[in-house]
Amino acid sequence: MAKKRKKTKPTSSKKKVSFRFSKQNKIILGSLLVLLSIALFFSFISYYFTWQEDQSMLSEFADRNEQAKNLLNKFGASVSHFFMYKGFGLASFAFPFLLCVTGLHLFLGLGSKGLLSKWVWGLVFVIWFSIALGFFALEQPLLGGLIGFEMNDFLQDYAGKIGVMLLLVFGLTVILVRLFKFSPEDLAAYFKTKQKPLATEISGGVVKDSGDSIILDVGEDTPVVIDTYTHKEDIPPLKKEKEVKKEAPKTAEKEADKMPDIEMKVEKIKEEKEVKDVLSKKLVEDFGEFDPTLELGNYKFPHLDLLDHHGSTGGITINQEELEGNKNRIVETLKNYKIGIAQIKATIGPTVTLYEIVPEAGVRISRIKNLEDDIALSLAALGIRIIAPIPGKGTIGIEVPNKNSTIVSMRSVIASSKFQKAEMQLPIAFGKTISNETFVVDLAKMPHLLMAGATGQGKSVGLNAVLTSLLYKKHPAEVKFILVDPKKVELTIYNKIERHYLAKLPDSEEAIITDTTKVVHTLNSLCIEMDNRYELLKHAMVRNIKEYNAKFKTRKLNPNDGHKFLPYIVLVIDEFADLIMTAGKEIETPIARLAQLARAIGIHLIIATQRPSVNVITGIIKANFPARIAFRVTSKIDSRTILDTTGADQLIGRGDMLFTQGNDITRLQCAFVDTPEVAKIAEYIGAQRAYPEAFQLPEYVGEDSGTGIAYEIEDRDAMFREAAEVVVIAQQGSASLIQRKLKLGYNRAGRIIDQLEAAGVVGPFEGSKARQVLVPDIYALDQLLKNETK
Ligand SMILES: Nc1ncnc2c1ncn2[C@@H]1O[C@H](COP(=O)(O)OP(=O)(O)OP(=O)(O)O)[C@@H](O)[C@H]1O
Repeated sequence: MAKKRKKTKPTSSKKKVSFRFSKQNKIILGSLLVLLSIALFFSFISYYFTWQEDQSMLSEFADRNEQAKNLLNKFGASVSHFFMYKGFGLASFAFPFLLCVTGLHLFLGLGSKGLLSKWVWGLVFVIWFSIALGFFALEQPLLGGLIGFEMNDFLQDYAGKIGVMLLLVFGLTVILVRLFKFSPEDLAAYFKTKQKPLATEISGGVVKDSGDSIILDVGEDTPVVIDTYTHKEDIPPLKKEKEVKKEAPKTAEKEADKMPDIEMKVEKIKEEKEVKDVLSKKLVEDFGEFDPTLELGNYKFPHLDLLDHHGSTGGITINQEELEGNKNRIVETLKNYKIGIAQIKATIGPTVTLYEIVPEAGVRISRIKNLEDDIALSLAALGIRIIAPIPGKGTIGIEVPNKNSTIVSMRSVIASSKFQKAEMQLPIAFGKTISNETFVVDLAKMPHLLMAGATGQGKSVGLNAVLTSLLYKKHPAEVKFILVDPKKVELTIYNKIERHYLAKLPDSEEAIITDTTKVVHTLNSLCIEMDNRYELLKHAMVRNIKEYNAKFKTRKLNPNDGHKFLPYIVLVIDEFADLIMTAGKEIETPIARLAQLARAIGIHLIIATQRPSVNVITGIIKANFPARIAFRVTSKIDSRTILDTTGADQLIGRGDMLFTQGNDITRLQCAFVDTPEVAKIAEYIGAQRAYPEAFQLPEYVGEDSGTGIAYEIEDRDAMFREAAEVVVIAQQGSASLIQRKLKLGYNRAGRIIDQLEAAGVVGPFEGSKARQVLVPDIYALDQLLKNETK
């Protein structure tokens, strides 16, 4: 095999060798051919004038004393003699033409496509033309050339004159059809167009009378003269120039008079888009932008006095002695390990003071980091955290807890201008940073939050801080909460704001969810709400809730198409570990789905847990909760589970927390809001006029409660028949229609819709759209129900 291959190799390489022009060669050859064609052209032309004089010279080609009269001298005379006299006569002009075309192809790199056919058809034309000229001008040898003459002679001997003529006609047809792509239709069209302009030119021309002849002025330069004597009888009497001009409009009027007097209405074409825009603009002009808060127009936001100062009115009191003492101890400890300090700076926060160190040149940062425990020992303090280096600062930070920490009151953060002026969708004032700045973040950007910490470290207070922030900033129309509280005691205070701020399942009594199965239903219902919202966003052609609501406010979305103002939904789950223990996957799956997809449609999750173990905060949950808060935890492992790094184990508790939104970690003192304060706020809101009911989440029929499809006929609602008729007449399968028309409750209407689906009257649930009605009219409904009972 190997041998065989070796043998075949050389032949294959030989095959590959082909004669190809390089680009430069093509240009050279191309220009040569073009110049040659020019030379031929001029010698041919010249030949017609000089051929007789140059005749004698042809035999003396080598004699340099003999000169030819041809423009290209002996070359021109000889070549022309060859082509014109001995060859094809006048038809030889095709050769310089073909050469020129070929040269240009090569020169301009146009490729050789079509060249061959040009040459073939060119030669056919040359032969035909020389025969034709030979036939008609037998006496003129230079017209047909020797070949033309001889061919004629030959053909006429066999076919006679008529035969040759017919042959020539056939040849002409072939050339016209193939070479000039001529067709009989072209010919007919050509004659038609020739006739028309002539007629219109004459009819539209201006007529002048100049004595003996009439001049039709058909154009600027070409007046046509018609002899008045010879054609007088045929031509109708023509009017003089001025008269014709004056009369022209009159005749037009007369013609218009003859037409029947019918008015024509021109329908205006309306562009849908413009109408929409115009409509929305008009609506905005007439009614102003849609105001979602209008229904509770008199709603008053809770005032600041509902919140306590918690003794923090005077700000942070600095204990100078403590500061100096800490500084000296840090410097000394580092000195003991031969680490020099170039500079030290202190920033005093509410619970911790940050000492920023700039070490002397050449000190390894890792050495300071390793001394964490030694510094803690020398300072005799809990919760020392070393940040080496502080990101973006180039210094090393040592956080030392203050002996007397200051409580950060919720009142102070709510009152801060940073929070008041925050232009965020869901602003949350968590507390204060180490440099005593109010820390405000947007929950909508997080977009979900995981809170973890050991018991008694401030989680519940943290959750209350989040909810209080939103209550102080958002109108009931703009945000709704779903509160899940398995402990049953932490969030019950919010019951009072049920009809203002809470969302719940249609059939549930309590707005605060404490039961695990209810949690599963609520989460699945929230998934349906998410899908519905995505459907609405798709129809509105927007990408997120912000754009959707903005579009809805400017009245560009029609409420009759199912569009409505969408409030943000914040789902708060306390004691998440407890839920995972009892319901596991049933909880985790919808949570993961919501966490992955709900950000764009304004559903945000806040999950709090005591036990930050990996079976509670699973990989899938962690991946979708980039924003995390860690209160104090007992072990480094727990800290790693929450934050992916240590640090939370060194916090001092009581609202001391670490916040991360992806990369850097910020130490914060959580704002403190006590239960009585929250109760006061809830009472204040609850005492105001509210919506008729809590925000309704979509109904979710769990697998355990059956799908509703298997309804027995005898189990049907008493109003089933009426409802079916309502739905069929309106051709709209919606529970709210039945609710309105038959004055039923939502739940009963929902059940009837399910029964109608089971009976085949309406189609399956289709998200935000009304169900399809499968029965066209009452007669068909009668038939359907009759057949059922048979
Ligand atoms: N930000 C804070 N500032 C001052 N003290 C705080 C702060 N947060 C919490 N505390 C104190 O810690 C106590 C326990 O807080 P909290 O009830 O929030 O803990 P928890 O983490 O929710 O505990 P559990 O998991 O047992 O419910 C509070 O009663 C309060 O005294």
